[in-house]
Amino acid sequence: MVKLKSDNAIILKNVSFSYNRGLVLDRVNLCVEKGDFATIVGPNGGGKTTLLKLFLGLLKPDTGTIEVLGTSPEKSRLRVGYMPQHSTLDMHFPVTVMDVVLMGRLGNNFWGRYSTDDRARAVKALHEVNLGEHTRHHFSQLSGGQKQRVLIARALCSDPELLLLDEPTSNIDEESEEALFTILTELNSRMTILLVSHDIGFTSQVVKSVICVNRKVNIHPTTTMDGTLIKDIYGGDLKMIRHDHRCSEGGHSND
Ligand SMILES: Nc1ncnc2c1ncn2[C@@H]1O[C@H](COP(=O)(O)OP(=O)(O)OP(=O)(O)O)[C@@H](O)[C@H]1O
Repeated sequence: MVKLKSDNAIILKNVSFSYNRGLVLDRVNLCVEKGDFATIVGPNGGGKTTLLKLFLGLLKPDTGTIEVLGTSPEKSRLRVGYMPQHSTLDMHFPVTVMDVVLMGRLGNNFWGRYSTDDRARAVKALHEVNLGEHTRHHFSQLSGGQKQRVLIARALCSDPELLLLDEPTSNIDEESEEALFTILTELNSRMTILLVSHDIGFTSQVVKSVICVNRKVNIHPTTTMDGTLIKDIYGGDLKMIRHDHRCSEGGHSND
């Protein structure tokens, strides 16, 4: 019998994780469909970054299984683009935009030297984030929004099927955020995107699903506006998203 290819980018089955003391993620089951554009939301310390690191294979679950792009997180790593929350890059270090983006090719680069193909991919990635004119500029001279886009280009450089972004909208103004989401919406036509965000407001505009993380994990389609979900996650009233009837069937509990 022919084995059908999975339509899921990520599958977690009964995954629990703790650093040392106390569970951070508790028996998580999650399916993210290929082609989804999902935001990961939840309170501080709820486990969002931990979840991304599990997808990347940087952390291993205590129990349960994780499948990313049909295989283990370790095997899929080169097919996943990642922009970490706090870049380890010293923002004042004298590197050019091109140098930063080329770092995204390091995993593909056995000999430690960049090839013509690496450079062509870096230029293409910079064009995709509308920074094609800035290849020779110093990274430290760019605006906050431009720096975020360079870091996204670095994640795009390996031509990923799955793009994971940890708070790409932190420290950027509203205009830069809008530009960023226009770019991400375009990229979503060819890759699955998961993005950690504290800004719930934009999610109903461009995002297809919301993954709520607070020790437990629930995924919801975004449709119209309602406060219940946000109260559930944050315990307070913020800007809202509403989930459709699929959610009320499944419920949204943290028990
Ligand atoms: N390396 C680590 N060692 C020990 N505990 C950690 C480590 N990293 C995170 N934690 C703890 O695990 C919990 C979840 O952290 P995580 O960074 O995943 O949360 P988060 O939802 O991304 O938070 P934030 O919104 O503040 O970025 C927190 O209580 C945090 O203190």
